[in-house]
Amino acid sequence: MTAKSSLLKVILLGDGGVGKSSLMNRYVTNKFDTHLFHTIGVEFLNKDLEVDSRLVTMQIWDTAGQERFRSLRTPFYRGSDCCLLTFSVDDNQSFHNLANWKKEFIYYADVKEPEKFPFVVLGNKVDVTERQVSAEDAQQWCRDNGNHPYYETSAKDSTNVAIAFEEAVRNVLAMEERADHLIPTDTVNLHRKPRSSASCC
Ligand SMILES: Nc1nc2c(ncn2[C@@H]2O[C@H](COP(=O)(O)OP(=O)(O)OP(=O)(O)O)[C@@H](O)[C@H]2O)c(=O)[nH]1
Repeated sequence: MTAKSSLLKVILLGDGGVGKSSLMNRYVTNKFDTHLFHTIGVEFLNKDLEVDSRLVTMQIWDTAGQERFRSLRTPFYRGSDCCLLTFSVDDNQSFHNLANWKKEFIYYADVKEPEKFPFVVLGNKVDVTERQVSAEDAQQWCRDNGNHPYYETSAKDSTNVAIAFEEAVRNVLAMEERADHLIPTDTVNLHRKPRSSASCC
């Protein structure tokens, strides 16, 4: 009998331009585009993977970082199993805005126990030479704000991209109480049924 896979919803949040779409595209399609348009609303892509002998369909939701699209993205936060808070290491403001992104997510996703929710922080664009945020400052922020795992990534040269997404899945699976709520992909309703690639809004 074939093992059933579980559907996990992983959402990328962060300021416009930090590289959320690029990280998703690098991980799912292994491509990088220097001329991406700003995301409007949300888009998602599915990725099947095996983590610690467990089959998982990761549904990665990429959201619009620009403030003007706030009302288009927030309805999609609910039901997320993991949130990837993303900033760019060459943009100090995007780092300072992490707290706002976390707050926005907790509110609109209606997270009942924020201290237990698996957030992962990504410092993207580590291939650049002019950094504004040090790894030490980012790690300190993660320690001070709930001991979130921190990864330095580059969608451009692939640094840590697969590791970060897979660790996000591991964090979710490690929470036994959350694992009880995983939905087998062959029983999900149409709204959450995985497709090979899809977008909305
Ligand atoms: N050097 C470098 N550039 C990157 C990297 N990731 C993304 N970029 C570039 O940064 C710009 C913005 O990337 P996007 O992926 O569109 O950023 P986003 O966070 O999805 O932006 P919004 O859709 O507005 O929220 C693009 O020109 C990308 O090519 C990276 O790791 N390194």
